[in-house]
Amino acid sequence: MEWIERAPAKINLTLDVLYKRDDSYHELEMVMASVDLADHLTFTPLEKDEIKIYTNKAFLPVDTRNHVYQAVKLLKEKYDIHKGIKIEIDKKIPVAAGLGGGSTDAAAALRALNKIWGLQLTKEELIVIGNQVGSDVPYSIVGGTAFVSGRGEIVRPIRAIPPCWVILAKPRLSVSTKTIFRMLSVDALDHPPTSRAVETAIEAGDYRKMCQNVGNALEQVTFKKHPELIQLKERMQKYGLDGVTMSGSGPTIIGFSQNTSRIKRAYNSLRGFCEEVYMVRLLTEE
Ligand SMILES: C[C@@](CO)(OP(=O)(O)O)[C@H](O)COP(=O)(O)OP(=O)(O)OC[C@H]1O[C@@H](n2ccc(N)nc2=O)[C@H](O)[C@@H]1O
Ligand SMILES: Nc1ncnc2c1ncn2[C@@H]1O[C@H](COP(=O)(O)OP(=O)(O)O)[C@@H](O)[C@H]1O
Repeated sequence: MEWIERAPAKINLTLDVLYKRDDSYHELEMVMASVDLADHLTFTPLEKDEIKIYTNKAFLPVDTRNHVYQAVKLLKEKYDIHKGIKIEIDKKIPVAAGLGGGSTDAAAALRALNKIWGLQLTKEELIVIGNQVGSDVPYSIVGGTAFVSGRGEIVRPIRAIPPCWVILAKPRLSVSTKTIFRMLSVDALDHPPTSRAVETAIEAGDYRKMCQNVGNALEQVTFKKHPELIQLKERMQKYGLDGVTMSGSGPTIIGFSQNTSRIKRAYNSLRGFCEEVYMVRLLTEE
């Protein structure tokens, strides 16, 4: 028996850093959404009690460093499961891009194995395990449009975003989330928090207000390290995209539009300038 689970990428419409915590993580507020760019995970039960991971990206680890491996191991330990599983990860989401690829794969594994092994765990129970793998995994277990806070473990679904296209532009550089947070000085931030304003706009179905308020505190750090991102963002604004901001710790820059011909023009122009460009829809539209 084979089981296939989709693992969608996430985007950050906002990322506000409130303060640095005593455990050295940062207290965040974010509005996040899932898009229809997804990895596919194929699960096959094994006779032997082992976790075997394969992926189409040769540079990705398939051992204990893989987020999927970590999630499955924690699940097996916590619920005393002595079954083997082969997981083939077909990666479509760019790696280390600010699109939460590893986290969504881990969440997909938890969702799928909950069904395959008949565990009947609740979302809340899966979130407890996901949170041990990474701060983005709890959101990925829930998915859709959500207001996310704490370290990333408090996930509150909100109304779906008004229908629109999203462009994801990922230049040829990878960003380490750990490095960006390490370089961040919360006192030097000049980014006013906008997550509440974006939530209010989405709840009101106000696409324009939503776009006016997208933003990301980490741009200040990632743009300093990679100044070419400033030009990419400006270019996307010049193409008439409505709200342009960085996703996660970067480097992917995202932009919105409700105008199909404008988004197609922006997509075609950006392809000559940027390594990877995707034109996607949100997974939960009104
Ligand atoms: C920044 C965000 C926004 O969605 O996304 P990405 O850029 O990874 O997509 C996430 O918070 C990333 O989540 P995730 O990638 O799971 O992070 P983790 O593995 O838990 O942490 C990586 C490192 O980031 C820092 N970190 C992460 C989350 C947080 N609230 N405060 C932090 O300071 C910590 O230094 C930690 O060592
Ligand atoms: N299944 C996975 N998919 C992608 N990256 C993974 C996975 N497992 C572990 N990683 C590691 O996680 C790091 C961050 O990758 P990713 O989750 O794509 O970043 P981001 O959340 O910034 O988009 C990479 O260095 C990668 O080696």
